[in-house]
Amino acid sequence: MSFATNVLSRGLATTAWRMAALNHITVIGGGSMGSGIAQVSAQAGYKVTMVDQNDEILNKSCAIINKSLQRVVKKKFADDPSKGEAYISDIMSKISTTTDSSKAVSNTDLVIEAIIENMGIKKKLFSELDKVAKESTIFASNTSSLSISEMAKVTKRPEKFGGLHFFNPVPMMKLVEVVRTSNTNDNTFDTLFDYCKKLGKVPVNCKDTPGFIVNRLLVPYMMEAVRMVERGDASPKDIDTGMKLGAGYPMGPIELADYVGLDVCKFILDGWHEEFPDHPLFVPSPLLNKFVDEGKLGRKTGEGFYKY
Ligand SMILES: CCCCCCCC(=O)CC(=O)SCCNC(=O)CCNC(=O)[C@H](O)C(C)(C)COP(=O)(O)OP(=O)(O)OC[C@H]1O[C@@H](n2cnc3c(N)ncnc32)[C@H](O)[C@@H]1OP(=O)(O)O
Ligand SMILES: NC(=O)C1=CN([C@@H]2O[C@H](COP(=O)(O)OP(=O)(O)OC[C@H]3O[C@@H](n4cnc5c(N)ncnc54)[C@H](O)[C@@H]3O)[C@@H](O)[C@H]2O)C=CC1
Repeated sequence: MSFATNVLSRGLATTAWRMAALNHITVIGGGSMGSGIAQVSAQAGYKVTMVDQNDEILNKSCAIINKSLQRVVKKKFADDPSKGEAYISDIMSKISTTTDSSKAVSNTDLVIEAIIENMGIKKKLFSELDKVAKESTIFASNTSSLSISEMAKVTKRPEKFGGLHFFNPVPMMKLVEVVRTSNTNDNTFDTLFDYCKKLGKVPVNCKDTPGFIVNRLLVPYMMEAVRMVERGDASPKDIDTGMKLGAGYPMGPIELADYVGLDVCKFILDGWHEEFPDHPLFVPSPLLNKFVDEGKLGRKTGEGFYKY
């Protein structure tokens, strides 16, 4: 073996030693984010189980994935559209669904949680999963705003716990924030980082601070846009046009709030208000509350700031 090959193979061996092999992934929550995470994982060749509360929701999750894959194959097989259906069947065959999270995680390598943005509910889930998952299984949360360390505390595997914060729509957005707590070990972090690369994403290293990198900046920006509407300073359309044409964003902040889901926006804001009650940025928004009370959650319900 030449010196170069020797060094290279030792380097690879060291890296491989620091990473766990991932074959099967369980995604808990099949909403906007969970369905996207399941889809891109299956596209990267992983076997995936998607868990949600009932079969009706899971059928919708599969329909979202199917619709997204239709858009993917339009580009991927532009020269030979006949290959598209076979590709979609192959990806769909890698995704199974269940309402039984305990059964799903009993033999999985990585659990990615993408349920409602509520610390109490997330903790309850992780504490239950911790009892049934293999000792080697890595846990990750896709939370937008909550503390990963706080969630990890309810498990006996804080060293195998990290954050994997994907962006919406998952099949299109390249970034994943990989969140490392003070307890996350190298093996877990490297495994999560490598998994993101295998998905074709660009992972960035984040500390477990509120909002990580992107939402630390995005939440104040989006909330100031909502407050402008509340004050009557500008219309949603003018704010969105302003930020698209004046600042080069692909979507304006109000369109983006509708796209993210107004319930998700409210949960993030309320969570931070509870944690930082004196911070004026996180004071509850009467307008956001009104939309959520009326079931106008944005694009996913057909109406929010805009009608779809
Ligand atoms: C108050 C506090 C709140 C804080 C909230 C924080 C929430 C979080 O924790 C973090 C987040 O995720 S924040 C959201 C981040 N996402 C964004 O900023 C998206 C911004 N929008 C875009 O990039 C484009 O409009 C976008 C890519 C979405 C769509 O592009 P266009 O506008 O050009 O529209 P299209 O022409 O329809 O699409 C362009 C190409 O993309 C393909 N596509 C879109 N959606 C897809 C999907 N779901 N699956 C597969 N393909 C998809 C579409 O087919 C099209 O392809 P081409 O025809 O080849 O161009
Ligand atoms: N919507 C967005 O743009 C983004 C959201 N996130 C985060 O991802 C997570 C999920 O958000 P979305 O997908 O938008 O929400 P969503 O409301 O679209 O989906 C959540 C899903 O979780 C299911 N669920 C709730 N409790 C459950 C439980 N105990 N077991 C199994 N399934 C359960 C619900 O039935 C629902 O289908 C949240 O933590 C959110 O903050 C992160 C990045 C972007």
